[in-house]
Amino acid sequence: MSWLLALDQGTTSSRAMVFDADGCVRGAAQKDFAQFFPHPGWVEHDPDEILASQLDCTRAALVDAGIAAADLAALGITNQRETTILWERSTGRALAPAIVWQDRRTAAACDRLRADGHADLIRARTGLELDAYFSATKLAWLLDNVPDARRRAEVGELAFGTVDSWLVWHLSGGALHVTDPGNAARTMLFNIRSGDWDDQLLALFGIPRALLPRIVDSSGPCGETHAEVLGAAVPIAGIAGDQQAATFGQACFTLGMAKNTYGTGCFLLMNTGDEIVASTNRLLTTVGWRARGRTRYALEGSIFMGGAIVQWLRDGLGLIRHSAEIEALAASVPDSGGVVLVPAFTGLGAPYWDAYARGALFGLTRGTGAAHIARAALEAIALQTVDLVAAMDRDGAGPLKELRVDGGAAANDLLMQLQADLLGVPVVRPQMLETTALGAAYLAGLGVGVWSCEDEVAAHWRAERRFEPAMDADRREALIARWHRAVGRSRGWAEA
Ligand SMILES: Nc1ncnc2c1ncn2[C@@H]1O[C@H](COP(=O)(O)OP(=O)(O)O)[C@@H](O)[C@H]1O
Ligand SMILES: O=P(O)(O)OC[C@H](O)CO
Repeated sequence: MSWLLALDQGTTSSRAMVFDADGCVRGAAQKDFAQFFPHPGWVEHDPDEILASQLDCTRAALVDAGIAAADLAALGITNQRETTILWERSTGRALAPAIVWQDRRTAAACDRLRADGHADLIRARTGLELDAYFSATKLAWLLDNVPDARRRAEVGELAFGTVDSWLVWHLSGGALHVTDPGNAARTMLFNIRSGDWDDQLLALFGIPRALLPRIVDSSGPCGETHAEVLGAAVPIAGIAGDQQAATFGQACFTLGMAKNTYGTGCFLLMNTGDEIVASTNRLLTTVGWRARGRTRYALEGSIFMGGAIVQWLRDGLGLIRHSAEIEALAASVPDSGGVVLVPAFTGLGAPYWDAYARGALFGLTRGTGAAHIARAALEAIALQTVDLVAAMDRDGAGPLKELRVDGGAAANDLLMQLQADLLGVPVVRPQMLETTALGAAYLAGLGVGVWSCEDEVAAHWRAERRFEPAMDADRREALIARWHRAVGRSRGWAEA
């Protein structure tokens, strides 16, 4: 029997899953970890806690599967992307908290770069919008604010990595400092055309090359774990950012196939094959994965607040006790009663890229109740996704035939029906919702020959439920127009 282990290091929890050669889960474990919000707009994680929680649940998943590390054919790593960690090579010690992808502390630095006319060069080389979301300005901030960091970086004493690099470094006992092109493509330091770090961008952001990891294929062995970490040396054969891994796990292998993951944020990726599609509608052009030296690209729409809106209703407002309760509450009313929630809590991502937009509730009346707000929250998740698909259409990447969905909030039937209704496109939910971990396992398994080709893993994919659009076009258009009016009014709110 061939066993594969996936390490899935997400924004709010670390998970690990053991898969068999049929792509079925044979063991799993999960551990939440702390979120730190030290200032408005800042979001941090403790790199040691990321590592410890990931190692704890990795060991627990092996126990759950009843196997030992020595039984594994390989492991794959998938991770929250962009989150930036700086550590000391000699000790492996992180020098500062991880700056999380949601953190907006470098919004003003991005404004300065934009005012100096660098946005077009950055978009042309990286496929990204100049925004605090990506790693480059976060890393520059660390070099400017951690004592002595810049000098030490220049003489090669320090290492930078996104979470994949941090985990591989520690899994390998400090032997490997690597990342894959998909993760590298989210740093804003990687040239998606040359497939390498870009010297002009490194100079622009003031990043010494000595800090950077080596870029390896997303699929294929790049080294192995140190025997003491998991109890045996295990080939590390898959590395991918979580959204890229979910695209792979959803078997979106052919041109035009797309998935949307409804986790903390929502991330819609469409496979554009071998082609780099430059968006003119403020989507991101990104690397999907690289296998045997061949790169697949994707168009991505990134939304910062997806399931996190539901968390806010639960933890911030106390309207529900568990995330799943939002469905019954929202279903208790036929519509939102005119309420629109714009979830710009950390600014707006694609296609608006407005770091200064802030959350807003419009249309409140004396008749507004918790259920209307709950329904408006679900509509907001779906309407943000509508904006992404519309931008993809305008980029000529569509039309979307169906949308494959996954992530925690994709379990919500009402949300999925609203999504199909508001898109006017069928939404298809697979039986296996843990597509991120599955994608990491697929990349690793293909890398060591457990599977021979993408078609073989695509054959595992099974639909659980298909949501057909049922809303009439007039109503859909009216809801979308109302949403756009509300978004317009939330923009620029926090402008300094
Ligand atoms: N039934 C549900 N309806 C709506 N949102 C949900 C539901 N269940 C979970 N969520 C939301 O999904 C998110 C968790 O999804 P998950 O894929 O685990 O996220 P991540 O990988 O970003 O940590 C949380 O924000 C949670 O509020
Ligand atoms: O941890 P998730 O699933 O919310 O994903 C985070 C993304 O990778 C951020 O770009």
